[in-house]
Amino acid sequence: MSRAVLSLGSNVGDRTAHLQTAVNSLGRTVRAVSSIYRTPPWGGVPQPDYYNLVVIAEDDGNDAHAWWERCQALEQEAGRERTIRWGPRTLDADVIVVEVHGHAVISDEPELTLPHPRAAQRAFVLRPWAEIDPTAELPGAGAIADLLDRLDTSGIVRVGHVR
Ligand SMILES: Nc1ncnc2c1ncn2[C@@H]1O[C@H](COP(=O)(O)OP(=O)(O)OP(=O)(O)O)[C@@H](O)[C@H]1O
Ligand SMILES: Nc1nc2c(c(=O)[nH]1)N=C(CO)CN2
Repeated sequence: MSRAVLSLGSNVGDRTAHLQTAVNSLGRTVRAVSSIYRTPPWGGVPQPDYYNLVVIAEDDGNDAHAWWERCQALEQEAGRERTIRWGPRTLDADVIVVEVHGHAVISDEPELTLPHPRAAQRAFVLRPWAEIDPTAELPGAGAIADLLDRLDTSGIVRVGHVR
């Protein structure tokens, strides 16, 4: 049994539709979906605001890599083209944390680093995650509520929900 926290973001095209399609594709694995938040672009590249949400998903397998493959498939389904790092995209799907049988997977592989190495600095991840799991911990970094207290969340606005 594995449980994953996934971050989905879009800032090209119909942002809500891209998020909706991705959540639909995750199908029966989905256990919780946050609201959609409009978030200022993180990373210094000038670009439109993103729509972001966080999904908690579970399946019977024990393979953290399978969550990464699912995220890659979601990005491909959205027609994502790789251009600039931290630049605009139809869909950004990141694996934030994976737990197998209740234990966090730690990985420093470049292809799948876990927990996601930049999650603690990203209010666009922590804000939606805190909505659906307020007492969550980011392994190695602490309680997400405490991490969020240290970040600027002033530009983050809840704009809706997927169906
Ligand atoms: N936890 C993870 N979730 C998703 N991708 C990861 C993770 N760890 C490593 N990667 C790798 O990061 C590579 C770059 O991913 P991507 O192009 O989505 O980067 P990015 O979204 O611009 O930046 P960031 O990695 O900071 O979110 C991917 O090829 C992927 O294999
Ligand atoms: N607010 C926000 N900023 C980002 C996002 C994202 O999903 N939301 N994804 C990025 C891709 O690396 C870069 N910057």
